[in-house]
Amino acid sequence: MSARPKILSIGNMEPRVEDELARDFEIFSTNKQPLEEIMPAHAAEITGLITRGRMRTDARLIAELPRLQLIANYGVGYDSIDCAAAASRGVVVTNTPDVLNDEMADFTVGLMLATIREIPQSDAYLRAGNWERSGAFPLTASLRDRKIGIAGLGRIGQVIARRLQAFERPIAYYARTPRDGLPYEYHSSLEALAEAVDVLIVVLPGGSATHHAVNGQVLKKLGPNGILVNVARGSVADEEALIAALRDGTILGAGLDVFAHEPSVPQALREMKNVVLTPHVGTGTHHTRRLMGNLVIDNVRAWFAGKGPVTPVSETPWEVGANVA
Ligand SMILES: O=C(O)C(=O)CO
Repeated sequence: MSARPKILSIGNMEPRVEDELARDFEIFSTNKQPLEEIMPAHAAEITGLITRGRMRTDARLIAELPRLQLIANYGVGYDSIDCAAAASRGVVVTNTPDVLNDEMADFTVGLMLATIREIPQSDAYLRAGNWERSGAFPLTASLRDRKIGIAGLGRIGQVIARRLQAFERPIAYYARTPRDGLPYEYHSSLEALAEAVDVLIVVLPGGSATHHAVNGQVLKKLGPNGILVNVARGSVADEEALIAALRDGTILGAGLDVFAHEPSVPQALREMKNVVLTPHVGTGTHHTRRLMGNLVIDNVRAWFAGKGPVTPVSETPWEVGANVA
């Protein structure tokens, strides 16, 4: 019997994915053993890596795996993987696009409404007995007088925009280039979009190109009635500038699912009343996490069956019919 390919699993992979792959592959998982123990014994033979992104797949780790062929990411965002280092070695990177678009869009709309209408705050008010003690919950902001902006009109952004059309509010967007055939107002910079809207939804990809794209200046343009909703990556917003803007009324409020140093969330944010905070749960349902896990499995199986990757990222493109390394 030929030896099963060896796969390294890092970053708290969903156990079901490892269990399914263990039928055909030998899995070495940081869920079960520290990386420092796995590497000396197995690094030379590992040909596949699966990751959930909590642990960085940097140039050093890639260099320490001389036979690595494939990095399969559990998630659409792959900013934790050094794709340039992978590409220079001929290592293919895959992610899990599309299967999570609807879930992300549902969640984003929910977070936006929860933030504007202070739904978690009013829940806490009731539970604390304040309704009986102090009377009605204070009036909140409304979506009715707002224009909504989306920063990043990729696959997820477009599904969010379609959901938002049902709310009958004007919609604008920022992307590097205008998208053909879409009925939304285009802005060529994030600042210009922020100035034009009252709700700014951020779905830009993470990574160096978008690091701190939502800076103090953008928040100033969003203005004192503005609501920021970030479901992208914590790195996309300058967290210190955001805290200052929320504190001094530069913007009205924020709904945040992502943070700069997850799972750590600044105490200053936790203490604010004008924010809704969720622990990076945009895709966190049984339904969608199953689909994401299945796509990781499909990518690994397809690759090692010699069929190439199912969903390679653009930095490591794959030509159909090319030979597997
Ligand atoms: O898919 C991603 O990039 C995520 O952040 C999952 O929640």
